[in-house]
Amino acid sequence: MFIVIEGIDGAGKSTQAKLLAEWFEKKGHEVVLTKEPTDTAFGKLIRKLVLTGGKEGIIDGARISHEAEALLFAADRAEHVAKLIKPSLEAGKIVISDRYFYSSLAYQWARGLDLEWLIDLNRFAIRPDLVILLDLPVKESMKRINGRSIKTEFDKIAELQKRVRENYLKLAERFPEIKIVNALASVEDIHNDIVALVEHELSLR
Ligand SMILES: Nc1ncnc2c1ncn2[C@@H]1O[C@H](COP(=O)(O)OP(=O)(O)OP(=O)(O)O)[C@@H](O)[C@H]1O
Ligand SMILES: Cc1cn([C@H]2C[C@H](O)[C@@H](COP(=O)(O)O)O2)c(=O)[nH]c1=O
Repeated sequence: MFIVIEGIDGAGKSTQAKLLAEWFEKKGHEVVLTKEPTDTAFGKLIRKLVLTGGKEGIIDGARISHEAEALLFAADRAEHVAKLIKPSLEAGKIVISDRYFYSSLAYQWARGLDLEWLIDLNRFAIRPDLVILLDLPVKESMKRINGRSIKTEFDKIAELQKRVRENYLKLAERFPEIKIVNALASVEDIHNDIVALVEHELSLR
């Protein structure tokens, strides 16, 4: 079974991914808990070129283009699918990924790229059985990640996160595997909501 956790920055994805992995392990399943960008060479390149606010993200005096960003995320994902996700699923393991191609659709679309181009670019990515979208108002997520963002970029980041949240909600109408969970609740209540969705998915098998 392949489960993805998605949502804006600070929505609680890694907290819930870890709890869900522990829930499966207690039931005796072998679990692979993974994330995107990955910790491989491509993931490290993305963190250096795309996710740093400083000089490292500058090539020839300018930030790399949004198209190049999308291609880097897709290359990282191609390796992720081929080397970890596919073999783990074939071995009967439960794979839980903190972000997947829906992040590219929501974020790179929010940066102005064409959604259909992004979907085509990610067509190689096998579809998960279930995508949990942790939906949270941006004001709350900003409170949760405040310590991580530098003040001068705060409004810019909040503006982008608002577009990303709207995009995720639009994607949920298009991709039936996406289930929306209210991420304003307590950690425990959110975990219980996720378990209910997973149990429903398991009952269909
Ligand atoms: N339901 C919750 N209520 C309040 N705080 C929470 C909740 N879930 C997580 N947090 C806290 O919010 C912060 C962000 O959580 P977490 O790292 O799980 O989010 P994330 O979506 O993985 O973030 P990012 O996308 O930036 O990696 C952490 O300090 C975490 O302890
Ligand atoms: C996979 C993926 C990620 N992003 C963005 C989303 C976040 O702002 C960062 C990752 O940070 P995290 O703390 O490790 O979650 O990268 C993106 O824009 N496109 C993608 O495909």
